[in-house]
Amino acid sequence: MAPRDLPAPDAPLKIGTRGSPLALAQANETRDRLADAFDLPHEAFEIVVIKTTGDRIIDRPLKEIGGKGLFTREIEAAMVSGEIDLAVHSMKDMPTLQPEGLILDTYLPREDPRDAFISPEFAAIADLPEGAVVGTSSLRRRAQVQHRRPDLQVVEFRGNVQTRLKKLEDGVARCTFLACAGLNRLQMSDLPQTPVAPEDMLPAVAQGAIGIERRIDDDRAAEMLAAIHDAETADRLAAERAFLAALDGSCETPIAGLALLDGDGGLWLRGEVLRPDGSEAHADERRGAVADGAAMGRDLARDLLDRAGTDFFDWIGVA
Ligand SMILES: NCc1[nH]cc(CCC(=O)O)c1CC(=O)O
Repeated sequence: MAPRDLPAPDAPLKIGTRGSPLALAQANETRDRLADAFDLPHEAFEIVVIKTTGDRIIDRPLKEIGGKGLFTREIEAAMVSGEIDLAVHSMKDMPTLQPEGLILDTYLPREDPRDAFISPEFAAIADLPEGAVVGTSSLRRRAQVQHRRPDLQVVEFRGNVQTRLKKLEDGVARCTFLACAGLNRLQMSDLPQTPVAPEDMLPAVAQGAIGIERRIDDDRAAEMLAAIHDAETADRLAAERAFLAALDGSCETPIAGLALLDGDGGLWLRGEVLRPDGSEAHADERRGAVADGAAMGRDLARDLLDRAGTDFFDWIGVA
């Protein structure tokens, strides 16, 4: 693609991000794509690291600290105040509504949305011996594992990728799960990993997708982001995030969802809701036109809500 014309900025465009290795890799990918699209030098961008509540509190389960805004609140505040111009996010960590004045509608091409089973000893959940310990900090993965294998013991496993791998080495658990997308973006292909089929573990809504947020009245940012936007990722996320929004997904409710395109104008969407202890799960699918993705997501959510019953979503997970 030929570089676009855009007036040179008087100041570097500031890209806000969390400081984890994965967040930095995502911010760098965004900068590289923008620099390529507009034939700008790297100095035209500045990557600004912002510490969030979720980064600061590392010794408590996420579900005790708060909901989905945990990794984004401080970053969004910095954008509202003009400290940064763009914010790069893992879409699966993003609430379905953005603060007033901000808009999140640019996506980079999506990475592999699947979860990876990580274990130096085993290749799949099914191979784990009775009663084995599984480490995860994800409510969804915990519920999905316990639904499939109620005999397994799940322990809390927080920290970045490197910390979790150290815990595996130390024998704290026999296996863990990480998003394939994160492993690929960090080029950690040498890890003992097996991608898990979505039939066996449906990924989190928007897993593997990077979104870029901006101020709604920042025309320059909008023009730049339009050049790196991936429409197919947007179509898939429209269906998945409409499903999530209609469920009013909170941190307390394990929800999974994945949309795929058939390349011929069609979209397939699967969604799942679970009790945190895995004792109950409801899942179903829809197939339809890409343009109807959001409506399909809402319809699927309504159906699963009906089947799950009214008390299902008030359940507060224990242990
Ligand atoms: N909740 C943390 C988080 N947010 C995004 C990713 C991975 C990358 C992605 O899904 O885009 C991860 C880590 C993980 O689940 O292994």
